Amino acid sequence: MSSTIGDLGLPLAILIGIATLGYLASRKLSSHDPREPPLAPSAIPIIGHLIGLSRSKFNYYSALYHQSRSPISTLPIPGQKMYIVNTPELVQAVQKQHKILAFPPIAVKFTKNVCGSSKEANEIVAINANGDDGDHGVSMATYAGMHAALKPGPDLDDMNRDMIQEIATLLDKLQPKDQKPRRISLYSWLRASITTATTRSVYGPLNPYEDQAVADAFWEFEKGFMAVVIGILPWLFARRPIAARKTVSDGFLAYFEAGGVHKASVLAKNRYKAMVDNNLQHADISKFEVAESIAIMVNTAPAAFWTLFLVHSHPGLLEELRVEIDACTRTTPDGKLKTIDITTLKQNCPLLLSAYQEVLRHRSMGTSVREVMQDTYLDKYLLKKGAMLQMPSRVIHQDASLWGADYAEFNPRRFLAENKKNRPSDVCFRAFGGGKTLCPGRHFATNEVLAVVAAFVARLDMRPADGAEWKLPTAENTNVAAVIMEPDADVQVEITTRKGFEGVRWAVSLDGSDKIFAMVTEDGVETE
Ligand code: HEM
Repeated sequence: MSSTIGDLGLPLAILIGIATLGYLASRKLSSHDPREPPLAPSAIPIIGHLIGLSRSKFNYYSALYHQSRSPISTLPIPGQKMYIVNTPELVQAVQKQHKILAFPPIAVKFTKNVCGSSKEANEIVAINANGDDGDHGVSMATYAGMHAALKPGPDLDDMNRDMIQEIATLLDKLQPKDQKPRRISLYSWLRASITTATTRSVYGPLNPYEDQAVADAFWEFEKGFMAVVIGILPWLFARRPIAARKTVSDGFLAYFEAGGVHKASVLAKNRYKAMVDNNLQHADISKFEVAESIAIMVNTAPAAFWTLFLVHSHPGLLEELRVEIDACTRTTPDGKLKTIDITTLKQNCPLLLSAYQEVLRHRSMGTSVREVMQDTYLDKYLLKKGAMLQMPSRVIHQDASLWGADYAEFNPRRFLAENKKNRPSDVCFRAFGGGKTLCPGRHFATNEVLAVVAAFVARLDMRPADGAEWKLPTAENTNVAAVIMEPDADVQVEITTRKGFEGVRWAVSLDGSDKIFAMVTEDGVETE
């Protein structure tokens, strides 16, 4: 889960009032040491950055960096000192010090607000959260269990195969039976489909998200996530998302009580074992699982949405991708059954892979956060204990000095092998984070997006409804827990069976997950 306090969803006046009180109480602002990173410029004292963050949201950090060009800045928010890291070199340096510049202590701090778990459970979760005292404790055990289950190999293959069968079935249901165009809301369809495919593959036959009320409640919780995280007057500002969270955790409680997890993926089993082994009860495990659903679902649906949208709206791209995808589709001798194999796609469709990676660069806004556990130096800058450190991926992804003059454009060819000399080193691609908190679900997510996009493109023609033009939706209201922007409004489209492919049946397969699409430097060495 990515966290940032950059996207303020509550009424600004209340936040400013409370934050100012926090400032007066702590006086942390007065203690800027000249050895610390330089203060970020602000025209309005004390609350200027809060206002900036509230107005410009995830673009605020890029705007600040364009002004200061400082590799790291101090952002004095009332009551909380923050350092903003702006360059890939310093991000690498942060990642090397993962015990001193640590993520788990922040996760622990937000557990109560995010999950609504009991005091006893929160105390258990806090034990050795940062691993300073060895490998024991819930935090260490769930981390190890999730990474083991999601690395390329037989456990991931099982999940992938279940997921792609669901995708194939959902596309069968979507495809119009006759030549009449069918109208759908593209993002809603993708979000519902990814919810079904992902949760069936993770939670097995007793998947709590089979209950539509639980699935709807999860997205209601996600919509109000910021108010839940901030936790100010939750009975007033977070009533709906908290009620929705309870619907989802009740679904999980029934699931765990019925033994559903014993028929689930290794990912779900490993998480459950880590929690039970550490004496957590079903009532709290259910609450923690709601937060986990954010990591496994929230980014894949928008990634698939922007990929499909940009593939169709970028001139000529759809036609080029169809040539690639068709060339690696197997057809039976009678021509009636076509099979798309995801492993074959990953080896033979360079433009599809490049376009997907470019979507992630172009549409990501996630911010990795760390807590400074003790006074330390990052390069020549002093970082003070207790401060929060943020690494906004968008600053790096939108830096012209790294990506060139077309940094703000969607360029589907940017990540082709032949363009390597025109782009910065792989560490500048931050959509999956990096270092210790590098997304362990990246292989699963990539297979899911490629499966849905390739099968959709191969089977269906799509155009904007009512003769409209493709128009990129804004994404101002993206949830703070997201890494990939979420469209503010859905896009209405009309779909028909692809011309020339009437009467064809389709299947999707996956040969094995050992052939990965390596997008991050860590994948160069980390294939086990
Ligand atoms: C396109 C889709 C996805 C994107 C862009 C994405 C991105 C990220 C990022 C940037 C982080 C690191 C956050 C940080 O450093 O603060 C992360 C963490 C994580 N992701 Fe993903 N993710 C995606 C899909 C998935 C999926 C499908 C799963 C699981 C099946 C998953 C599981 C996780 C987990 C468990 C973590 C926490 C890792 C930790 O704390 O060490 N992600 N993700």
